Amino acid sequence: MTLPLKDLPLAELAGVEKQAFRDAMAHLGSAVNIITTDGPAGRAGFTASAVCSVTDTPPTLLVCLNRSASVYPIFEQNQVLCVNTLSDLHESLSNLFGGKTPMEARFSAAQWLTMATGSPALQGALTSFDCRVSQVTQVGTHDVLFCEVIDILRSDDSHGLVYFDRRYHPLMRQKTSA
Ligand SMILES: NC(=O)C1=CN([C@@H]2O[C@H](COP(=O)(O)OP(=O)(O)OC[C@H]3O[C@@H](n4cnc5c(N)ncnc54)[C@H](O)[C@@H]3O)[C@@H](O)[C@H]2O)C=CC1
Ligand SMILES: Cc1cc2nc3c(=O)[nH]c(=O)nc-3n(C[C@H](O)[C@H](O)[C@H](O)COP(=O)(O)O)c2cc1C
Repeated sequence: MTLPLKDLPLAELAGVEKQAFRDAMAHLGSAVNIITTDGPAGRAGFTASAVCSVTDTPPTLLVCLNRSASVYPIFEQNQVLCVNTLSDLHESLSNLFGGKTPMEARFSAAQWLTMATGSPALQGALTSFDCRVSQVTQVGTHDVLFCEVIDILRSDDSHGLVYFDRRYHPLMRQKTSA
């Protein structure tokens, strides 16, 4: 007898291997962001594709941060961050912030402004969302940071950058006809 899916014990449903999950996730194109912070614990930043809009009332994003990342204790203490969405010109910067590069080398490769929370905003980013962390939930290896947006900087001319199939792809704006 075959049981309907809803009646199967959880152990039999939890059959997806980590590598199969990652291979499937590589098929989801996503924006690329550098998440920065500054405060009592110091300055830090990392590359993140796990960023999502949650609600516009109050304006809230979520950011997923692996607790094993070197930057984790710094974000945990500062409780503020800036989500800098990258343009097509930022591929090498994304790699710097996504690797094992020392923090000073990451930041010295670009120009930064200071937002109201004290978090660095990347000059030339498509968008910078200045945020206070309003809530944190732990799921598996990651913390899900819910981030209330308190200020925004936008550049309406730059092209986008998409991470898809483990590579970066430029995303061109359509020219509006006159
Ligand atoms: N959410 C995350 O923590 C992500 C971490 N990464 C890390 O960046 C490096 C390069 O990544 P790829 O070249 O794309 O190769 P990959 O094969 O490690 O990852 C493929 C896809 O799986 C997902 N993924 C990877 N690691 C994950 C994790 N620990 N938790 C949840 N989802 C994860 C992402 O969507 C990623 O694009 C790897 O070390 C990877 O772990 C990359 C993307 C997202
Ligand atoms: C394209 C890309 C996307 C990434 N997305 C995330 C993410 O959403 N969350 C996360 O915790 N790490 C993500 N990472 C990995 C972090 O950027 C990396 O662990 C971080 O730079 C810390 O590295 P460190 O421990 O060497 O300092 C991503 C890496 C790349 C290259």
